[in-house]
Amino acid sequence: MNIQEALKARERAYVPYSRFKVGAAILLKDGTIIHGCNIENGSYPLGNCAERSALFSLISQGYDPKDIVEITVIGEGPKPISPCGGCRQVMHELIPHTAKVFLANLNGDIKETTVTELLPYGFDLEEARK
Ligand SMILES: O=c1ccn([C@H]2C[C@H](O)[C@@H](CO)O2)c(=O)[nH]1
Ligand SMILES: [Zn+2]
Repeated sequence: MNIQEALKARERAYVPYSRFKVGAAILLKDGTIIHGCNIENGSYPLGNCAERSALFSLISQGYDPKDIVEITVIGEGPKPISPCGGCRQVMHELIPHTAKVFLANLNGDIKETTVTELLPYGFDLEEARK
């Protein structure tokens, strides 16, 4: 897992409304790390979570999401951060189901999971069209 990299991303969070900073770090097969932070907006629904920022950045930079080995997400709280439903769906589509997902808080609590565990029965357009 990449706690230090996720913490680095967390420091970049733009959260003037919630003041709740979240960071994500994605590790690729070749060792590349892609960072993501939550970015809020005065038009509240337009804010973006850290996980989605990282995934959208990865694709925007020309990397292949199939090369994702693991993702680490960190936020404050008494338990490891729990990704929102929207991010679970996006992670389900883009992150290989064999990849490791590490959820963490600032106290050193870490939960290891997978995208299918986070979103059982997630929507898959290709599957739906079969
Ligand atoms: O896994 C999570 C959970 C919450 N948030 C963000 C959304 C919002 O900006 C703030 C909570 O209000 O944290 C994330 O980025 N990732
Ligand atoms: Zn989210």
